[in-house]
Amino acid sequence: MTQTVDDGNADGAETVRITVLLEGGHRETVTVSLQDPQLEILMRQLGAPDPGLRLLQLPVREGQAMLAVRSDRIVGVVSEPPMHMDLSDEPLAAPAVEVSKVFVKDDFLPSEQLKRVYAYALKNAGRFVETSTSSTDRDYRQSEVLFDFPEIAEDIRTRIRKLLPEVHAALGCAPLSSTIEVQMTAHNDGNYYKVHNDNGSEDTARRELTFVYYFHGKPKKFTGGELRVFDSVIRERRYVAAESSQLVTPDDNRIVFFLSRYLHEVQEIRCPSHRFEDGRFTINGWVHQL
Ligand SMILES: O=C(O)CCC(=O)C(=O)O
Ligand SMILES: [Fe+2]
Repeated sequence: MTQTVDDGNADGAETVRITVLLEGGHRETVTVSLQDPQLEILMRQLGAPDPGLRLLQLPVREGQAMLAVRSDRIVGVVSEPPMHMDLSDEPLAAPAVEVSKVFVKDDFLPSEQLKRVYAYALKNAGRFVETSTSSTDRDYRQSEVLFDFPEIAEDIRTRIRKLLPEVHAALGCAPLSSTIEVQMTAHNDGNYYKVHNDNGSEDTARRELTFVYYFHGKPKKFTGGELRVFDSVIRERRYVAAESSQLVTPDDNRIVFFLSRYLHEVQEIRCPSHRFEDGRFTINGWVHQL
């Protein structure tokens, strides 16, 4: 990247006055050094609709005030003296890929409690109901869910709360509220859950963190059912799935956590016996924002 100033700066002061035109018709004038990396971010934002979002902090009003603005809220700049920045040395349009962080912990439950949870699922097989999603597409998700299992749910919540400081540190997210939704699911032959996020509707917007605890009978009688978590790119101010992703195998007694906004899917399960007890089971849910 190179920039040239057509005029001025004869005194050797490598600065330029920039009037930043903001969304909503606002404007602020800043004097910035030509070496200031924020100048390049500002100019790149104008050329490429989708770079990674940045917070710009620019001193304005002779240094008496600070303009803090998200880089995508800038619609134009006027420079004095006229400045031309050559940004052609790098492709403009490739959006930054945010690599998803997934926290995985094995041996989540003591073995006695794991046995109890599996036995509970089998005993309550008749209370599981078909899942639905907020999507109108009937083919979006196939599995069965149990919403009410107080004998197990409170113990799971307590264990999750204990683990949260470690999860926060690993995922780099802020402290979360103590509200934890839980459900139990069963996936059998041919079941799946297509690409979705967990907090995209008004009802689910408070979900910050998704967790999934996996268990199954032994020996394992199904294949597939991996969880795929996609990396993200921002397009038109929304997170969408990048081409890259990571796969998590639904190992017995494993729990995973990830941000609910990540796009993810459950790959199709093969369970030749079709028997409920041979399926892929989870206790999954969401930790809410404060
Ligand atoms: O079962 C899984 O691995 C993930 C389930 C899921 O994505 C959900 O219930 O929202
Ligand atoms: Fe999900």
